[in-house]
Amino acid sequence: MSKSNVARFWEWGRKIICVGRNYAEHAKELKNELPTEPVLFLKPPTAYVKEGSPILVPHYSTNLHHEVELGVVVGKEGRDIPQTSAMDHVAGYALCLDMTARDVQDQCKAKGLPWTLAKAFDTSCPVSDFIPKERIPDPAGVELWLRVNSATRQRGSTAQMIFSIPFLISYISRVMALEEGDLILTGTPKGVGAVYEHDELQAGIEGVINMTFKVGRRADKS
Ligand SMILES: CC(=O)CC(=O)C(=O)O
Ligand SMILES: [Mg+2]
Repeated sequence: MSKSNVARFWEWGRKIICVGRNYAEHAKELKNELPTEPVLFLKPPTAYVKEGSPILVPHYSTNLHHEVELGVVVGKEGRDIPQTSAMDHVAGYALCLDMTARDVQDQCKAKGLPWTLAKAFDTSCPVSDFIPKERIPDPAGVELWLRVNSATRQRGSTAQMIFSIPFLISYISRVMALEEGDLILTGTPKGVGAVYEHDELQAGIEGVINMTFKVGRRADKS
């Protein structure tokens, strides 16, 4: 993939690999145990949505949560990547939301089922424009924030991550090959909560980028 294609990673159709429970305060607020290894799940490329289009609440959920996260855009393919060279595989970053149907996720957890319906629906991955690597020289030291209808809900530093970005890249690449254009969502800080139709979400990486999304609702066409 050329650099310009990486810069439009959301159109490329590669994997979206998500890390859960990577911030202790968020694990606590959902009464989850602290992980001893990264918790991984996937979203399909159809989850992408860009500013100008709405986030759609799935017709089967009444409790859609926002999770603001730092996304890492992969620039070079690799398997079994050592932590020491992991950052060589990073092309850049993106501000991301891991939209989560929390009611459905709770049901899946109770039944021991995968989280696909809760995490992988269309528009479950709003993303900003591509941020070249040079614009975030220290990805372990950026501040993420999210507001709903102008009220601050989430604010946290990536310094609070349990597993670092080099560790996550190395860990994931021992499970599945990382490819150019893949996106890794690195987990959310505390403060997740519900959004409803007509709400406006604003999110940002302090001093780097921000983005705005409206919330709509997907009709049940069955
Ligand atoms: C419990 C979750 O939904 C985990 C997750 O996605 C996170 O960011 O943490
Ligand atoms: Mg998440």
